[in-house]
Amino acid sequence: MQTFDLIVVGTGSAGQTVAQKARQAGKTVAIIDKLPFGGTCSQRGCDPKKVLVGAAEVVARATQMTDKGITSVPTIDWPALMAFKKTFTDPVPDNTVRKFDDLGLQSFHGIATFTSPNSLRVGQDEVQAKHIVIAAGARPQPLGIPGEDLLIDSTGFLELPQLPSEIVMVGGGYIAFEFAHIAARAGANVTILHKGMRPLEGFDADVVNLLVKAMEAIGVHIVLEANVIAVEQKSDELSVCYEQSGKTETLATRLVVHAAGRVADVAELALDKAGVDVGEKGVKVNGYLQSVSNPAVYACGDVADKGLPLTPLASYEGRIVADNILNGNKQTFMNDPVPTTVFTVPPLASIGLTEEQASQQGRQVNVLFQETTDWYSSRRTNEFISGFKTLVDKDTNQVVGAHILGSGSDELINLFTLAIKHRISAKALGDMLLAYPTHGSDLSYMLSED
Ligand SMILES: Cc1cc2nc3c(=O)[nH]c(=O)nc-3n(C[C@H](O)[C@H](O)[C@H](O)COP(=O)(O)OP(=O)(O)OC[C@H]3O[C@@H](n4cnc5c(N)ncnc54)[C@H](O)[C@@H]3O)c2cc1C
Ligand SMILES: NC(=O)c1ccc[n+]([C@@H]2O[C@H](COP(=O)([O-])OP(=O)(O)OC[C@H]3O[C@@H](n4cnc5c(N)ncnc54)[C@H](O)[C@@H]3O)[C@@H](O)[C@H]2O)c1
Repeated sequence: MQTFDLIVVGTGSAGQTVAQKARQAGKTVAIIDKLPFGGTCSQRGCDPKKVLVGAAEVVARATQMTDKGITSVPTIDWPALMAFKKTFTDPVPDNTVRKFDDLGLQSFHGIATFTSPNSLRVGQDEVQAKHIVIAAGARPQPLGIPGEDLLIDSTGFLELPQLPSEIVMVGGGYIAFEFAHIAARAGANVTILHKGMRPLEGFDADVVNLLVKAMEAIGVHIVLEANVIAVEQKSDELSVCYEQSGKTETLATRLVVHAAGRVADVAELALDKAGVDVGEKGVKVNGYLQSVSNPAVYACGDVADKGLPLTPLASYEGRIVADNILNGNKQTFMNDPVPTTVFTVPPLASIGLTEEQASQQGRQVNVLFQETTDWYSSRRTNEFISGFKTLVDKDTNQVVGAHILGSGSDELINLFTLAIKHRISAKALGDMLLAYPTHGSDLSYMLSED
């Protein structure tokens, strides 16, 4: 049995943050991962996805500008794009190991399984520590349907050697929209089968409707209230079975992608051996991100039942856990609004309350919802669908929600984040002198004058 001050399970944004901070404070630290070191965001999530989005943007821009000075639309060479993507992802594991070695972290490669409240087994190794941090991330939620093994998940999509001509996305959230957009721009016929009444449920409904129009305009077929119940192999095609309005429908396709949500990756951890409680949304933690049932254990990132499963939160939660382990429980998780973007063209960016949430909370807000297709910033690139909705508190004049569909919204949302975080009033925000013509210079027109 090897003994450390701290053991971290997971080498993603959350786990690396904790391990690095603890090691820099002089603690002996072991870090474990069952997959190549580096976690989801850099190898199987945000970063490789955004490389593919970059190519889709080139096609989108050129398509929009056809007959407006652009004479030919480039096409995506999928294998070459994948080769470019690999230049980002392939070096990650070695670079991560080198970083761990330089820091003096002891790394273990294999599946970590608890053997007691403060010990784990990894392959042949037994390790124990005063504190254990679970930063094990998330995995696609099991669908429990016949033919489940015929679906590929997001990792499989990001590694496709060739792009099939027809693709079905099961689910209508972030992954479905981002991947459908990339695939459509690369020439595939894509259908999104979503079981809910509206897609991207966490986002503002009116602005999502605009994005749906933009997706349909590029040929993405979006089917709502379609609950996928089975997938079957039929010679060289796949048949997707779904229920809609009490009827069973089928759809023939070449590839089916799991985009139906992710759950905490706790299956192999044997949390019962450690007395760590886990619920539907992950490891149950208190405000210090400490297990509610085993004080030796903390959890952060996608695996923890706190906050949204997004990269900036994984790192933020990692910093809280490191601080609490090193200095005693003082830092608590602050449920502040977090900006998020669906990386389509145009992108959908959002922070804070939707109109629905504001109304549920009984907030008195000025709501401004507008399509901006005729604004200069959309017209100059011939962007045919764009718009926004902002919510400003009537009493405090603070922005409480911003939802933007349009080029540059993924950056513009950060200005709104700054204003919300530092309580800059809508009036002061609108009065700021920002470089022109930029997407930022549209900001003052996005705030109600009431
Ligand atoms: C396709 C995709 C696109 C995304 N795009 C974005 C985006 O654009 N922006 C954004 O903010 N977020 C995005 N996300 C979400 C983001 O990737 C995650 O929120 C973030 O990576 C979570 O980091 P983490 O450290 O909690 O977990 P991870 O990075 O998943 O790390 C957990 C690690 O734990 C390991 N592990 C699990 N169980 C064990 C075990 N028993 N033993 C040993 N090791 C184990 C796993 O192998 C994994 O490497 C995306 C996610 C996906 C899937
Ligand atoms: N840009 C980003 O920040 C980004 C991008 C990708 C993923 N992510 C993260 O990854 C997580 C997972 O993404 P996701 O898109 O898989 O999940 P999601 O939760 O965003 O959406 C999944 C949707 O699939 C639907 N669904 C579930 N089962 C279904 C079925 N059998 N048939 C039809 N529809 C079904 C659900 O109703 C749900 O709305 C996200 O919550 C997000 O945190 C973030």
